Amino acid sequence: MSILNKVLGGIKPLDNEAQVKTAERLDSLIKPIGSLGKLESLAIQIAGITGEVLNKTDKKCMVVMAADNGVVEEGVSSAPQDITAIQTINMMNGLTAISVLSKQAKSDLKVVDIGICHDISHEKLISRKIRMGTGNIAKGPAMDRAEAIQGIEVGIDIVQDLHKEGYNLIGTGEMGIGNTSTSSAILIALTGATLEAAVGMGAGLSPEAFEKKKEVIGRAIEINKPDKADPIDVLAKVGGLDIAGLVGCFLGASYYRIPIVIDGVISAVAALLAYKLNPLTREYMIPSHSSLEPSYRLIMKEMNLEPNLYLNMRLGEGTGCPLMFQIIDASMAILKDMATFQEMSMNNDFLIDIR
Ligand SMILES: Cc1cc2ncn([C@H]3O[C@H](COP(=O)(O)O)[C@@H](O)[C@H]3O)c2cc1C
Ligand SMILES: O=C(O)c1cccnc1
Repeated sequence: MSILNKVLGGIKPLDNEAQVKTAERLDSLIKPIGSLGKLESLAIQIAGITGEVLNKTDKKCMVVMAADNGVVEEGVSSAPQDITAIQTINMMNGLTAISVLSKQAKSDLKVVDIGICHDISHEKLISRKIRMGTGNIAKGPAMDRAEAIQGIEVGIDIVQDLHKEGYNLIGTGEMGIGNTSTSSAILIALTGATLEAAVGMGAGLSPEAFEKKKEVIGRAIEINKPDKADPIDVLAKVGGLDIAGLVGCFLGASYYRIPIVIDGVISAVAALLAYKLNPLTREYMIPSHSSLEPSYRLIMKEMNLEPNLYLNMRLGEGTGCPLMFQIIDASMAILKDMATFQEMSMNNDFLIDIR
């Protein structure tokens, strides 16, 4: 059996008993019932993921998948393709937004070259290049089906390593000029969303270039005819290797029962593909911020998920995740360290459950 099929078939539902026990503990803490809102639902979700009431999220890792996208030759991005390689190196040198925010959140950062169209080397780089960038989706498929599966399996493999190393919280990031175009194309292919609703300005575009971007994405759908019922076909035809790697991260985290945080649109589209491959994966995902890219809200709606942070961010790289890590840490601390009514010899019968 292929690794992908093994993982898809091995994802189990959350542990209901651990969730019930966690909810009971939360209700026993010295506070009105339900009053810590999402700090409570996060604790319940993470208990369901690990099967334990009390959990540590002290070993965190951001995984950044970096790859190039052939569609940039159509002029859909404000930045030249070389920025993918340059910014990937900057990440490992601690200079980018994701480097700074990861460090601040006490998270490790692992950067994977899964398809950058330059040969780069760095002592910190995880080299898992599948090909030197994808094909231009406005002219043909991004990659073939075997490459898409290979990309997903790279993500699974990285998470397997993280699991072995004892990581207990994962965040998903990417670097790939042009990947807001591939993300929009995937979303349209999967959901039938309109170009108007699903295409945004990405890293920034002139009004003329924005019109061109919509036309190019429309052409990519028309030419490739991705099969909505087959998420891997969609990924191979109009996606990218960065997204493939992230799909693998979501599948791997669900398989190994590690909570995994979603960043902006690219990470969210990868989450959506994983969800379409196996809907149970959604239970393992934790959204972070609400990206300003318009497609973000459509993706969340499709998965019935709600972002936790509203920060007017639209960068990508994974930047929402380390911010969310800190909220998750707060949730773990509440569950572990707050006193119970019983410990305080107080009576909580007067509390009305208004959840
Ligand atoms: C300097 C720079 C740093 C970035 N860091 C993340 N992105 C973000 O922008 C890219 C997607 O936008 P588009 O589809 O418009 O090319 C991705 O690399 C994403 O991570 C960046 C973009 C730039 C220019
Ligand atoms: O929200 C994102 O993920 C995003 C937005 C613009 C450009 N790159 C990424």
